[in-house]
Amino acid sequence: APASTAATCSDGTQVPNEVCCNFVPLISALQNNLFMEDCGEDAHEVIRLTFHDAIAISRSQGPTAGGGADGSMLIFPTVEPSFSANNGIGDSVDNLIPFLSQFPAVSAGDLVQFAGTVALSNCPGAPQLEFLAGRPNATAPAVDGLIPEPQDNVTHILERFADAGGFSPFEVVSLLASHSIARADKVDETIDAAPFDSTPFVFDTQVFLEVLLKGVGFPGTDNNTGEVASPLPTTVGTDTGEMRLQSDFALARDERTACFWQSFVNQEDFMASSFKAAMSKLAILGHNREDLVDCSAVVPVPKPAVNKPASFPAGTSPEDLQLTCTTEKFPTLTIDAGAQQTLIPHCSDGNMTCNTVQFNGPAAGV
Ligand code: HEM
Ligand SMILES: [Ca+2]
Ligand SMILES: [Ca+2]
Ligand SMILES: [Mn+2]
Repeated sequence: APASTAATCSDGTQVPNEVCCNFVPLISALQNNLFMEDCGEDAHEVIRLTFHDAIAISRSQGPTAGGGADGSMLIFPTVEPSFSANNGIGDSVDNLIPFLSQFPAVSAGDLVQFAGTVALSNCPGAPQLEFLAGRPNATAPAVDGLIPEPQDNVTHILERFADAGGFSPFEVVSLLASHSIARADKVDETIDAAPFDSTPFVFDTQVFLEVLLKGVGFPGTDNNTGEVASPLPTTVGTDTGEMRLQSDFALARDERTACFWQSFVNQEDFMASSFKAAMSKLAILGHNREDLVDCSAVVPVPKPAVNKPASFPAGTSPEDLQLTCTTEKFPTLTIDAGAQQTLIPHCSDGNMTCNTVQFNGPAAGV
């Protein structure tokens, strides 16, 4: 790493290296112009981008296949965003590109991963992620075929994560805590922002519980590629019902991953710390830790957890559980009041239309 020159940034943050201070004004720029301090659509999309930028690297195919967390999406915005597995990623690419010229000292790879840490800090219950700075800019886009897809089987998914960065099955499941703050726009093109759990604005363990429940229907059209029935499909207006990815369904039930999946239910601290550890690996794929500077001190402290225990959504019960992990006891949880599904709000403030941002850019419509 560069010679250590401890410094105090303009806002008083003490950092091990003065390069970390470049990220301090970036926080308010991102919060005021893009995220609006919300764990909403724009935050979610950037968190997905941290994954899609980083995972595009391959031990078996070698360095020409992709550079991992190198900002290749932003530097070649018409190449990778056009791959079908990246459908929808262009929104976050176009939203981050303006910050590259505003912050010329920040590389594209650093921008993607740092913006992800800021986005995540808006989600109650999320961990304060590690952030290491100093990723060189991408020199080429990644090849197609490196992004996991919801129709992939568990063997394929586990092999892809192992080939990208030596991730274990436990780490793969840990990373899927991200689907607690996630919604799909492209799996079913007829509906907008179909959430993967009933609390898409809170980083909690509901996704690990709800994916284990028996599916009863689809929020929009049936049986899209990579989609299976969900337990909470009811949609009214812009309040889109829950969508279930086939990959989440399969990972929750496969003998290699089911016990890891189940172990996160109602274990918020364990889930958050496991996610943080796996994200530390994901965020530096393609780089050596020793070549980077630890700027974790500038990562915003996340909004505090809601501290609501996991619970069965109204209309569901323990009888709906589809458990395949036989070595762990399932926790006893309460059932939310009501005979029928409660609608999942479209915006974090409960409104029908949300305060989101979309900058125009080269990745739109590729
Ligand atoms: C087995 C691996 C994975 C598969 C197959 C997968 C698949 C998907 C799909 C199909 C969507 C919906 C995209 C759309 O239609 O708009 C999605 C959304 C999302 N994914 Fe994943 N994903 C995986 C792992 C991850 C990981 C490791 C992360 C982050 C660390 C992540 C973060 C997200 C986020 C935040 C969204 C929501 C984006 C939004 O709300 O706009 N995913 N994922
Ligand atoms: Ca990349
Ligand atoms: Ca959630
Ligand atoms: Mn989205």
